[in-house]
Amino acid sequence: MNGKKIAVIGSGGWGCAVAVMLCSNGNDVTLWSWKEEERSAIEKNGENKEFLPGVKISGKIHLTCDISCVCDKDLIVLAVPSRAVRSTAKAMADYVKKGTPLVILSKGLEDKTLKTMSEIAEEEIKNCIPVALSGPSHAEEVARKVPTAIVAACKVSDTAKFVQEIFMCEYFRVYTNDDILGVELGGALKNVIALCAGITDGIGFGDNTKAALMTRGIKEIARLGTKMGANESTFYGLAGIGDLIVTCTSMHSRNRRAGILIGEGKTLKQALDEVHMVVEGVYSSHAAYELSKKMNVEMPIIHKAYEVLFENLPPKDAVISLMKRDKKDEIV
Ligand SMILES: NC(=O)C1=CN([C@@H]2O[C@H](COP(=O)(O)OP(=O)(O)OC[C@H]3O[C@@H](n4cnc5c(N)ncnc54)[C@H](O)[C@@H]3O)[C@@H](O)[C@H]2O)C=CC1
Ligand SMILES: O=C(CO)COP(=O)(O)O
Repeated sequence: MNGKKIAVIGSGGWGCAVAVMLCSNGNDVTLWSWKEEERSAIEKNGENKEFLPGVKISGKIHLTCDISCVCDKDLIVLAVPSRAVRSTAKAMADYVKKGTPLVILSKGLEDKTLKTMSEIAEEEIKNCIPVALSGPSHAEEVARKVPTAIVAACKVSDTAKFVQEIFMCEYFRVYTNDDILGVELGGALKNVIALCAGITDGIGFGDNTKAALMTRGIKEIARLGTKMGANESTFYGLAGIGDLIVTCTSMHSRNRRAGILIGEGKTLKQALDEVHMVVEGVYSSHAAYELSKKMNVEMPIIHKAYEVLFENLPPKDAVISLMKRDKKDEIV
């Protein structure tokens, strides 16, 4: 399916990569930037040199900073950092046509409310149908047309299928899923585990440590998710273990790269400044820590991540204290 009018809201790395793909799939794409400097730099350079250098933004893509651009679209894609989702959704709310699919690319949880991105969107934009598009998909690789598979999750199955039709192409395979809560929790929480994986790499621990973190990490995520009502199988799919694998192992991952710097001894601020792009796991670790307490779910890795990031626990001590926890049965 092509020839649709689509607004991509957010012109960072992922917004740009998705806008380019949707345009080359034959759609009429408008790309919205938060700041005029970002819009004009993209216009001048034909690329976003700051967030996705080397990827040509086609001249067919309309560039704007006017949020009312969403008003006549068949589909809206939201690609701002999670901390900007509420303000951006609020700003566009009056312009969204009733029943418009809103594809959410942002991966995170709201700090104070502990809400998912689709819950925020539903609160702020009464008329939209939220779809979470999530899975192992680094912008740098999608922009190079590297074969990628991902999940479109929506409570309305026809809308998930519509999104699948629009995004699918020979290098981008989309599966549908009705478990939007599980897909969003998987996407937000794997970032915290990826930070931890980076930390163990930065300390100089090995592949054994990382494999253990990934395996026990997805277990923690699934334990919380199922208690909140998500399907366990979602966490063993693309938006769960799939995204966890890519984020814990890829040098494209900003979360992993920030973790490596922290494991090497840098402060959180130094790590965030050096990575420069959005490192969602930092914010999600706080929300995940609060959620685990609220839901009374044991999440030892998430707790240690929080203590390292916000309570100055030395990274090596965090790993050792995880190793020295009480003896357990694996299945529990
Ligand atoms: N980059 C990737 O490969 C992927 C990113 N994502 C998710 O997509 C979301 C966006 O990430 P990226 O595009 O990578 O970001 P980025 O780090 O490449 O760029 C940040 C973007 O956010 C904008 N921004 C900053 N503050 C803002 C505000 N208050 N309001 C609106 N916009 C603001 C900046 O102008 C810039 O366009 C994140 O939640 C991320 O987890 C998901 C999958 C892949
Ligand atoms: O979610 C992502 C890939 O699927 C992006 O991960 P990072 O934010 O760690 O780069």
